[in-house]
Amino acid sequence: MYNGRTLVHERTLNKQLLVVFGKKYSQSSKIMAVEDNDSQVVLTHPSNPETSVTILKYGANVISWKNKGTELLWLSEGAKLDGSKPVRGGIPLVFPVFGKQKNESHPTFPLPQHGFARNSTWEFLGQTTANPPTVQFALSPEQVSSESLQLWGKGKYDFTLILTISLEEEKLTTSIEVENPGAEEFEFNWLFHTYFRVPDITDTLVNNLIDQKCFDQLLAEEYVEKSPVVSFHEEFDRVYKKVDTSKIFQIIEFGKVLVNVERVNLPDAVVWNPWIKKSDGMADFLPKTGYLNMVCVEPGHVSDFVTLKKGEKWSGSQVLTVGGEIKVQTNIY
Ligand SMILES: O=P(O)(O)OC[C@H]1O[C@@H](O)[C@H](O)[C@@H](O)[C@@H]1O
Repeated sequence: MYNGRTLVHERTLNKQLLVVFGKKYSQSSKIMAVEDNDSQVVLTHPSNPETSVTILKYGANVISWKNKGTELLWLSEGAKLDGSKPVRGGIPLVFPVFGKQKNESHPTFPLPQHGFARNSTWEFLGQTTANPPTVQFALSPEQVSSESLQLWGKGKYDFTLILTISLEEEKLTTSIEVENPGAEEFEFNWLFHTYFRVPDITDTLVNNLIDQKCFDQLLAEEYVEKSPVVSFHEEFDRVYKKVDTSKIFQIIEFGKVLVNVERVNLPDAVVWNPWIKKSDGMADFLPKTGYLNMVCVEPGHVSDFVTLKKGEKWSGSQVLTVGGEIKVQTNIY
């Protein structure tokens, strides 16, 4: 049987070590690489004060990633940052279910759309390295409301999620590790629901999805993507399934690569733009023309569940880099 007390003790110890380590660094470095205020953590790159990432403790949601002063993520002007609802923009975290589960017999069925990680306040564990500035956050049953826990297997599952965020000069890496310290095996989805900022969606392309199987959430149909590059002229909501992780998705505008999206152990990618009608129905989606300036490219494990038995761990990463050459990758069979 899982001993709750031992587990809490280990988690607390882990936190203390990291925080002590973090303080040592913040005292000695000239630029404060990591600032922790009550609700947010800000990482600034030691070589450029205009390269930074801001993480809201609520949802451990990245709400800004700036590269040399240029914002790369889209955050709605109507996003709630006070913990009253999941953040509309940045990088919301989806766990333990993607979307709304349709299978009534699955333990995730009672959960709300996209689960509870994005609307729980994560524990800030502290800084692990000064350069590149790297921090960790944790989510375990202690941070999740009892109402939400009850909706997933009536609270019988135990889990420890460690999110690691690392900021390099041209790169943002977000990594998740999920551990099952309890006795009950569980199944989960994971997704980095990343909202990218784009100058104009009608000029935006996403490449390297050709020949990939996708589930079109709007048509409720599965087919093979045949566009060499995906473009956007209406609502778009597709889950690209089991895409070899050697594939890099590039968000391109007028022949210029804005961002490269690479994945470690995250086989699926959701590509989403709500367009006019859907964004109009979302009260926290502002301005209403905001759909023109965003696209979600979301690395995850959502086309099937990850199963974690007692004592097992699973991890996955999203690696975002700025600029570079266009890379055309054909299918690898
Ligand atoms: O409004 P939410 O719950 O944040 O979801 C936003 C979108 O998230 C995407 O990942 C889904 O594919 C869409 O179907 C969904 O509309």
